[in-house]
Amino acid sequence: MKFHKPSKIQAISLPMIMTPPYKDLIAQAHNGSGKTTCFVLGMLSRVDPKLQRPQALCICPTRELSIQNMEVLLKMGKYTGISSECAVPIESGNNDRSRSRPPISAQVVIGTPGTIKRLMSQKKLGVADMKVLVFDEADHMLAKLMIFALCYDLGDFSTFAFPLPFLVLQLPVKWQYHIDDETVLNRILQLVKWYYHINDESVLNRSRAFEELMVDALW
Ligand SMILES: Nc1ncnc2c1ncn2[C@@H]1O[C@H](COP(=O)(O)OP(=O)(O)OP(=O)(O)O)[C@@H](O)[C@H]1O
Repeated sequence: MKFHKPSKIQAISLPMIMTPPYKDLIAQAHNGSGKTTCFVLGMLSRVDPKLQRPQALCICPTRELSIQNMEVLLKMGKYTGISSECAVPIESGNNDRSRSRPPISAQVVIGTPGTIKRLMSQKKLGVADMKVLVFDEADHMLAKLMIFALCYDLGDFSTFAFPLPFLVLQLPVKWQYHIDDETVLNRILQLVKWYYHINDESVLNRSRAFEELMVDALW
């Protein structure tokens, strides 16, 4: 692929992704700076090729982004033998077909929250062997989670219910513990504030909804 040296974001984050003890990481950089390449390499490097089960999961806010990331994964993983599957809504709209499919054995799964939630509910996507979880464009997904949190405060569950709390709930216990970490929660909160240019603390503190929902969703 004619890469001669890592970009700045790659040079900083790849060693963190690939060297144990593994840590949670939030990476933010400009478009085209090499983030996708970075987390794709990270996922490929952490998969055990001998274990034919889902081990890395990348959740993207849209179908288009999932397909685009899958193309990068196929290109970078071409000679690795690592299997992958794109879990996005199918075009015919008959998504219930997934009930009759066999469980996913692909080692890397990239997809959208709703489809991943459905596959997990139907026990078609196991998370017991997951080693890496990537939220691509996490700010977009957190925005939806925040809307959910604010609606939760207003007592309106049905209109904006978003699968993210469900997904987080299903994760292996160690991840739940990580996200419950005060520092990580604060970082996420900072990211949302930065993204929405929120200077007024009361917007988020009005109900403590965001933080409470995160904690509620986890325990
Ligand atoms: N270290 C590198 N050296 C040369 N080219 C690179 C390097 N890393 C990534 N690229 C190339 O740069 C382009 C952008 O990379 P990538 O898609 O990973 O960036 P991104 O930050 O995820 O961008 P976007 O936010 O627009 O999706 C791709 O064509 C990729 O192949």
